[in-house]
Amino acid sequence: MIRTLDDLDAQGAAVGVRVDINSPIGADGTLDDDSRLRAHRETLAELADRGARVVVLAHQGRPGGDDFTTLESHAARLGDLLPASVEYVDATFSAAARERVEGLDDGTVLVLENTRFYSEEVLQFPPEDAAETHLVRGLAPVLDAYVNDAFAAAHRAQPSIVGFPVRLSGYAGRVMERELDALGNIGETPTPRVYCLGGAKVDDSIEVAASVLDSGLADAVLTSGVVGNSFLHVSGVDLGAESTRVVNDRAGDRLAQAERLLSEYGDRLHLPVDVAVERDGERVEVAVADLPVEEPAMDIGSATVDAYADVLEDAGTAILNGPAGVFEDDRFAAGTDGLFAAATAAEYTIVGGGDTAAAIRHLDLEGFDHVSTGGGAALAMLTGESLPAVEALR
Ligand SMILES: Nc1ncnc2c1ncn2[C@@H]1O[C@H](COP(=O)(O)OP(=O)(O)O)[C@@H](O)[C@H]1O
Ligand SMILES: O=C(OP(=O)(O)O)[C@H](O)COP(=O)(O)O
Repeated sequence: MIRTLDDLDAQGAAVGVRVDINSPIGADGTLDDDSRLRAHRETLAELADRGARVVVLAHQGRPGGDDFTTLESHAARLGDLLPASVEYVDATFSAAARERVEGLDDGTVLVLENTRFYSEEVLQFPPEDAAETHLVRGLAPVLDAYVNDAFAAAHRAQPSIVGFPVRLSGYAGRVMERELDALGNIGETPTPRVYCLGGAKVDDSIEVAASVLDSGLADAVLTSGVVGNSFLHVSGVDLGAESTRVVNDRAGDRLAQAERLLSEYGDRLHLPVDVAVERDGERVEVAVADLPVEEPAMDIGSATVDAYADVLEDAGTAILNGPAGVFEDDRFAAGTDGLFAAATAAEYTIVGGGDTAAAIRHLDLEGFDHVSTGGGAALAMLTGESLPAVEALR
């Protein structure tokens, strides 16, 4: 059983809240998209409104990445989004951070610095060891409770995610609560269950396909994006040199597993029947039977969308992860547009993945029952895996 904010006595309490506001960062180093900040408004506003002193913990990017920045612009945007006053401090667990926490007024918010500026945060630990790290030992003494609302990072057993509930009472925030409700009972969703696996994280998606086909969770898997190209490749189709290069780049060492899936589940595993390429600057659709071509396959074609729509029209649940094509280029958005629209014919639709959710916003698509804030974490749930953050709260 996991406690929620309904179980927390917030008035006057210093509450550490781990959120996931890891966002695309523009060339000027500020936020390019604030959808994850908006997702956490409910939890942060509710705690401030109930008189808590809200201390926000979050990460941005990874060491060495060009999106590895301070949380200053995140704090400024939260200040715009929240009715409560929002301060920022460029410290996380030092004396300076503790002083600022102890000086907070009830009903106000303090955003601490990027947790990943500190080396132990990018390692993974069992909760008891995470509780002994400098971050948790330094900050826990000035907190009265801990809330984890960071569903999108729940698959990371990092100190700010799994360490605090060892020392403090732990609660699920409203985002975490909603995500666990929607994704935690995938085995009880309506059947037939159709997984639409696209995008470019081919190694992860082949793992997901294996898990949901071997476990019987999936009645059908519709492949698109680089994932679809990878299955075409292992089925013996010569995609052309460029597409084959991308497949080998992205599939890692999972192509043999893709081959096994194709031979064991050929009836449930659907592959594109046509693709779209760029020729003289235009979108040109090419039947798989007419491959190879030298141009890279950038989208699924309209015949594939139609074939997949036929499967989706009888679906009980449709689970989407990964765009069908390079939707960022208007010439190659038609596959994602058509496939995602067709998926809304299902009784219940779940979307997972940062870029997948971005594609839905970009294409102005509606009608999905649950759009997850997570990618890897959502996939872990959709394949029935447990999440370290959830186990730590339990
Ligand atoms: N055929 C394709 N060739 C190259 N890239 C593709 C293709 N189809 C989709 N993509 C890319 O996949 C990316 C998103 O994939 P992924 O990161 O797996 O999604 P998510 O973040 O939702 O898990 C998009 O940026 C899109 O441009
Ligand atoms: O964006 C995230 O993951 P996602 O791309 O799987 O949605 C989370 O913030 C976790 O970030 P990480 O993958 O750097 O640990």
